[in-house]
Amino acid sequence: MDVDIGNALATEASPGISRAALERLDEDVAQAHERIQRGRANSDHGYAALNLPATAHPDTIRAAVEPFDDADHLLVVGIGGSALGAATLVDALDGDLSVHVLDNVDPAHINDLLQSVPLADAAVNVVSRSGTTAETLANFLVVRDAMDQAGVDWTDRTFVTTGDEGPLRDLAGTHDLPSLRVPDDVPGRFSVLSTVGLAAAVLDGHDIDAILAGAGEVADGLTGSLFECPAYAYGATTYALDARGAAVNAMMPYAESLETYAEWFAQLWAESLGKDGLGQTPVRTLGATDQHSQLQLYRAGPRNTMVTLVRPTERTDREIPTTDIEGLAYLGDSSLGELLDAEFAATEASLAAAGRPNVRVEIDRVDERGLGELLYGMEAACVLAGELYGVDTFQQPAVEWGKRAARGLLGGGEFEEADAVDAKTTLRIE
Ligand SMILES: O=P(O)(O)OC[C@H]1O[C@H](O)[C@H](O)[C@@H](O)[C@@H]1O
Repeated sequence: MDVDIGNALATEASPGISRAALERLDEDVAQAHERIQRGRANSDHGYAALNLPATAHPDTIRAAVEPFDDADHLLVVGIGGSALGAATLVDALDGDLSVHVLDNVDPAHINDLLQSVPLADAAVNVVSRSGTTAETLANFLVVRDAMDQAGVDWTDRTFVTTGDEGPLRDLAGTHDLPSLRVPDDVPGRFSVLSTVGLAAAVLDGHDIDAILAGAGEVADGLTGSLFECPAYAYGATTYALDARGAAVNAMMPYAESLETYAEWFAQLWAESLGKDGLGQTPVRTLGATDQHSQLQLYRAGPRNTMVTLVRPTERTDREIPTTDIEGLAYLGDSSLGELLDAEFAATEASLAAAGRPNVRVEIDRVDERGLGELLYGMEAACVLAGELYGVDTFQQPAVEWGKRAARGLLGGGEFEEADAVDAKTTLRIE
């Protein structure tokens, strides 16, 4: 993964960071790196995620999913960090299966899905670190019931990825389901390179060793200087831009297959850094499509946004047929890939021309190795940014509040947070 921060410099953009400020920030990066390395050495909560390239057990994952290699469909039942990693990998890579990620409890969507998937040909991976997340368990109960009704033995088609304890672990024990362990001290949003994200990738036919090798290369390249380490360059630059007013980070991959990656990044960035009144708002966007819907704002709206432009330097291509239609002949001399790359360069230049900060992130290809680099690189960037902000990167107390309130509303226990729902101020206009 390479990162180019030239268009984030104060000479090019406002907000921007001066070279002198970058040099000063690099001293903080060095100290943050030491804390990160210490956390990794002790496998401390959260920091342990940065060790996954070496500590994930690909053979264990392969063995656990082997009984399901006859499946044509995979239902991943999870939410947040227990869904987005798997979704990112299977959406980015050309796979063998139809993978459906059930990460919402919209009944209309679930009804449609369960009617369209031949459940006898499906494997089900229920994923929850805590084993208690209401949406995940509710969806699982619905899927299990649908399988019963379709005459499919759900216990033959289901495997579980969860922690050592909790309702899901108990369920796996009771029904003797194959199970994978969520590694200790790896928060959901940092779990893509573990059992949580990789099981779906194996079933979908992907080389998880290559994913881990790509991640490992970035891990080996973490040094105490942002000038030597692309992941830290990204984390430090985004932090510095935010401190100077870029409160929004528009993540804009120029590859359709990376659309879900932007969603994964949004959770990583928002849940990790959004605390104590700090953090940078991630926006999911897609090149070239959103040039024609959002770019106007990023180039001419408030100076509160940086754009992260991501692209593979090599991609599958397709020629544009030649045409004699007047005014369109120039298209026939090129390809869709050339057009997309031209759009990328044009957007980057147009933002720079308007003095709007942007950062370029490149991987060689959207393949297993490239994804490993990108995902690990962004995790390392996020951990570094968390150190620079001084927030507790690996907790999400604000999310837990809502979970308790919802549970209380459904009668799942006494939670004072549920009372706040009744206390809502109303000013209804009808
Ligand atoms: O894996 P689970 O315990 O089911 O948690 C799933 C998700 O739930 C929460 O809402 C957290 O904010 C997320 O960080 C987590 O990834």
